[in-house]
Amino acid sequence: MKIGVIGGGSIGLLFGAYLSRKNKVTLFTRTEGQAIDLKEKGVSVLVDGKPSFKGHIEASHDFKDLDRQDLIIITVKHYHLQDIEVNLKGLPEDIPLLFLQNGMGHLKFIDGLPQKNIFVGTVEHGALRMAPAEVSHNGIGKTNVALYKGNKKTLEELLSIEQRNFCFHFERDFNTMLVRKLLVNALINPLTAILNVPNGELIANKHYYHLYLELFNEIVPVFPGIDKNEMLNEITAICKKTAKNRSSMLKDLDHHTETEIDSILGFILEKAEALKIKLPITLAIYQMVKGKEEEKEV
Ligand SMILES: NC(=O)C1=CN([C@@H]2O[C@H](COP(=O)(O)OP(=O)(O)OC[C@H]3O[C@@H](n4cnc5c(N)ncnc54)[C@H](OP(=O)(O)O)[C@@H]3O)[C@@H](O)[C@H]2O)C=CC1
Ligand SMILES: CC(C)(CO)C(=O)C(=O)O
Repeated sequence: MKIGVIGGGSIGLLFGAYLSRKNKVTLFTRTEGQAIDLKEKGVSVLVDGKPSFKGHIEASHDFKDLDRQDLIIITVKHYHLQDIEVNLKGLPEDIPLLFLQNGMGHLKFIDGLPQKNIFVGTVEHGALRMAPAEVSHNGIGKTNVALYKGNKKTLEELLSIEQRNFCFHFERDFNTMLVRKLLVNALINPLTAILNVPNGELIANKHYYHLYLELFNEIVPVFPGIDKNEMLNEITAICKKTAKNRSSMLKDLDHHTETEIDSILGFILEKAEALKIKLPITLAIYQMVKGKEEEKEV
């Protein structure tokens, strides 16, 4: 199978490397330099800090041959989707697309695309780009995939790929799948980013835990289909399991990079407004993260 991966960041490199073991992968990068590096060296994957394997891939920065892929996986952040819109809109309508962004802000973008078969996914792996052609697989999880529109059959080959440390799980309902991940990120990411603490502190510090519960109780009515207790237990278990980790939003602020707040709390605030639900705590936390971005001149 010919798989195109757009974006040579942490997730793009991770997916490119693993999928290249059984498929012909081309990574579409923003810069020419990274494409040259990848073509020369392949992608080196580290697991537990040690070299694990090398993925041999093609790479291109001018998006040549994007229309020759059997599947395209999009791994740029939601705020960079506009930059590749013209490339996606120019593709044949029957090429299946798989979007792996956190949050739910990307759904509006997807609705504007002509492709007939579109999938969305949530990634439970932890990955970090160490160099243009090197990625560290820090947390081994799975990738959940659901059909957003079209025919599930177009992704069956990808779903059948089983590899140690890298597997796919098909979810029947894209909305529930994305909302559950959204709630995890809505609780952990903004609070850890503002408070400048690792994930576990949200549970360990009784004052932060109080704030965490207040935020959860305010947001959860926006998603009536979600089992409240089960969801809270799931998020709390993730805080404990990743207690020492700094969330991706906190890392973004550390690195003076734009955060995904608009696709996470911004999306929830928009949805609440449409339902005429007021979310004062969520709005305050959203503004604080936006303020941090401004302070850090991201
Ligand atoms: N990393 C992780 O462990 C996890 C990430 N996710 C989600 O996956 C998504 C991607 O995350 P991640 O990989 O960490 O982010 P990164 O910032 O590491 O990667 C995004 C990549 O997109 C590239 N890009 C931006 N614009 C373009 C463009 N016009 N053409 C081609 N490439 C472009 C960037 O290129 P350049 O480097 O040149 O700027 C960058 O390499 C996010 O939504 C994130 O929340 C979900 C779960 C875990
Ligand atoms: C699950 C969590 C919160 C782990 O840190 C994450 O996905 C992130 O940091 O974006």
